[in-house]
Amino acid sequence: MDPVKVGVLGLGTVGGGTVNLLERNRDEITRRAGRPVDVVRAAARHPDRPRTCSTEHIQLDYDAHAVVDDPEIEIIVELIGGETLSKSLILRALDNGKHVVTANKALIALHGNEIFARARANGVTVGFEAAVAGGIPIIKAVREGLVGNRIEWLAGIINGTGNFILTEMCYAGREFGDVLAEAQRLGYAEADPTFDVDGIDAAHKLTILASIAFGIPLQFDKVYTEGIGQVSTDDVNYAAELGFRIKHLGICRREGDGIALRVHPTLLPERQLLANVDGVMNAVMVNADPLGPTLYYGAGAGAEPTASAVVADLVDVVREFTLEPENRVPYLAFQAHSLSDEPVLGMQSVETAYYLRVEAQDQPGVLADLTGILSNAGISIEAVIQKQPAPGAETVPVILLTHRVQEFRMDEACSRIEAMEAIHGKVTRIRVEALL
Ligand SMILES: NC(=O)c1ccc[n+]([C@@H]2O[C@H](COP(=O)([O-])OP(=O)(O)OC[C@H]3O[C@@H](n4cnc5c(N)ncnc54)[C@H](O)[C@@H]3O)[C@@H](O)[C@H]2O)c1
Ligand SMILES: N[C@@H](CCO)C(=O)O
Ligand code: NA
Repeated sequence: MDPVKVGVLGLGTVGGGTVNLLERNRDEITRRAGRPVDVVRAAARHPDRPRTCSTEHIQLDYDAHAVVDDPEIEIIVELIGGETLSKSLILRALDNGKHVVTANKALIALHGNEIFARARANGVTVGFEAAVAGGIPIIKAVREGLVGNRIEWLAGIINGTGNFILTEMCYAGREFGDVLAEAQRLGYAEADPTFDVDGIDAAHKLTILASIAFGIPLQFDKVYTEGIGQVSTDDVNYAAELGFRIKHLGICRREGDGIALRVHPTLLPERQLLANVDGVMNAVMVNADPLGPTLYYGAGAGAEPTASAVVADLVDVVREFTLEPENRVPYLAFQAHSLSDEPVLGMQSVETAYYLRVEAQDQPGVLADLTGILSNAGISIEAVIQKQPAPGAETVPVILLTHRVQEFRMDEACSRIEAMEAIHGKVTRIRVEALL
């Protein structure tokens, strides 16, 4: 059995993890793939640097193009990240007739439509399981396991770094900078960690998930995105008093005559499974007809969990060598010619319940005015907490939990509340989802 020859671009966290995993589980992988899968050549920006993996049997190159142009290599694994160089290397590999596996969600979310078209034109394939929710085989599950279902909605914690930071800061009382540094040390964070903190990485992943769930083209620019920066320990504590936990969710759901894509902090009832996904763990819940809800849970980042997904794709590619391209599983789960033009909706049409916090002067009538504004806007209130003023404080926090309301109504009500003289500053708003 001739080994399948693989070229890896980038020997960082995921690249090193992938080389190690292919070596450690070589026998099992060979039995599953039908042939050994060997990394024979790799591109590294600093070929002489100490690494997390052995490179004894690997030819190292400074120039990634040399690997992509090597006629012996059948599969290219792109683990450099970023958008520009990685895109041109992948397109070149596809034009050279090589299959590609990548963990690069930014690239797939932004340029996937073009990359898949190029792969199709060249009769080769692109695997990207590692791009979404790290080691969880969520793409496989949705694209193949749920193929008989109509998907209603999908919601998940899909950024390991963000969830690690939220968990450690809010529930263990650690400092933001300290926790972020640890996430970077553990290999969880993006090269630019604002992608994790600001929700951009989650939006990349949600873009991909929405396409495979609903059969729409990749549309990153339509995702409403809020990061975790505004979530304070106070809000976490108030939410807890109300029986909720705050999680950073990516949600895509059929709403009326379209699909809404959104990433934002969310209050979840504390007993729900998603509310209890902590640390670097990810979880995606999919509600489908006729199956109902299913939950996929596992490590969302890190060298070895991500390598697990990269290797899964490698084996899939090797298995597909024997198939005609038109018999393969479509990239976005639906046949390329039957993607739908169902609109992606603006946030204004989304309906959720709300957690609101305002800083109010401690004087009679303020609470009545506040609830009056909400009731005039047709927003009913589920619970109210009014705190005692801290010694010397000008204001007291008032926390309200509302029933479900359309976003535009809440926008109007919040403007009125913020205009009240007795209210200081902005209204803190966090959406509440019961999901099930
Ligand atoms: N770290 C994770 O947990 C994780 C999980 C899923 C997906 N990803 C994705 O995987 C990709 C890689 O992430 P990572 O965490 O391994 O990053 P990393 O920074 O650890 O590794 C990238 C490597 O590429 C090398 N590199 C840069 N330019 C190069 C060039 N021109 N030629 C050869 N090598 C070059 C860098 O020196 C570095 O070693 C990214 O797209 C990331 O979004 C990462
Ligand atoms: N930075 C990403 C890596 C996994 O995609 C995360 O923390 O989820
Ligand atoms: Na995955």
